[in-house]
Amino acid sequence: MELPVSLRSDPSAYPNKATELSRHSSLFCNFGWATTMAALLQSPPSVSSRWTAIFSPCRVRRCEKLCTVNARREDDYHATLKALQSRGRTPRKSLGQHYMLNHSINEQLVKAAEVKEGDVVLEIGPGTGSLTNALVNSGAMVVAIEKDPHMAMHIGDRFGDTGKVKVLQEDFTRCHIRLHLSSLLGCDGSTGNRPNSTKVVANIPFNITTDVVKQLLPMGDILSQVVLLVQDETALRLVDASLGTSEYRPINIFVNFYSDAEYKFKVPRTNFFPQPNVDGAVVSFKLKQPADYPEISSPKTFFSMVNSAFNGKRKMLRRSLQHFYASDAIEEALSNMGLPTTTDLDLLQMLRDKD
Ligand SMILES: C[S@@+](CC[C@H](N)C(=O)[O-])C[C@H]1O[C@@H](n2cnc3c(N)ncnc32)[C@H](O)[C@@H]1O
Repeated sequence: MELPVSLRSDPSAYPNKATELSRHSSLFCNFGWATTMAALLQSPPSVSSRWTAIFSPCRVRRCEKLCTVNARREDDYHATLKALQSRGRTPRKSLGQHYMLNHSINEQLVKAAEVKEGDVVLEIGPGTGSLTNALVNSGAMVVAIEKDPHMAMHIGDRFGDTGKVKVLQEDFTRCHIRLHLSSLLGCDGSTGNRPNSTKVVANIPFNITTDVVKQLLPMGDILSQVVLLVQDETALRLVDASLGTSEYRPINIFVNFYSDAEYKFKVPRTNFFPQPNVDGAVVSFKLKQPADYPEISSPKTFFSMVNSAFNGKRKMLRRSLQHFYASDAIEEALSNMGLPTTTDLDLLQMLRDKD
């Protein structure tokens, strides 16, 4: 498929607000471009020596009690219960604590992210550490962010002596993840040379999925891939929704703008303890680097515009977008695109479907 003109042209070729707006609008109504924009990933610098310093034992948060759980043991039902009992814990619904009982699913998560020796992996919500264990076994250095202080301490105890896991006891939705990662990696993304070996692999609480996706996907300057176990229905909504259907939402434009997303496999609810009321699924997002994002003047303005247009789906775009541009600029933009001034989002979708 050929890229839309808006993605091929030099930005300096857009002389005024109306053409700039046409560019936004055509980006907005094009959905096929996302899959055609294969991000050219740059060769990773060798990270191993940097990580030796970061993960040296003195940087790992130590807990008073020494490791009581064997890091190599499989995390089945009994091991999970034992780990929880050793901390006097029962799973908390408010923390989305549905622990993975099937080690082969953890291994498939690691495989989906193509984790290799020396990769740095951010894990959100390590819990009892079953996925952490699979990541460590694959040779990764793990930065684990856990909100529950008891489970954070458990991870510190379980993996402290490996020197391969750094635990941060924090709420992911409130922590400044970009700052954490940039300081750990010793980069700020400004060089454009992200290490392709920095990834996110996590079985997250289903209720923070949108927060996680919104925070991580724009981090293509630091991260190469994000692999998440989320609710099956959410996975399908994020990855499979197509334009012209009621499932197509601003989040789909967001996902396609920043990544190439793929639904990997379904995870039946029977694999979790306690069993949730829904099935899970694994989704992979290959992050685009900033240089590969569609050309727009400001992502913030672009996504505000997208949200406004979706909020007034049956309103004429001229009305929905009046907070961003003057009516005549919007009309000119629509006419530049060969569309009537009465166009609304449904009409754009219909036209797109006809193409
Ligand atoms: C679905 S469980 C997964 C546990 C483990 N990774 C596994 O696969 O068994 C989610 C984990 O995320 C933790 N958690 C919940 N909310 C969190 C948040 N906002 N930030 C970080 N961790 C969180 C929970 O305490 C729990 O350990």
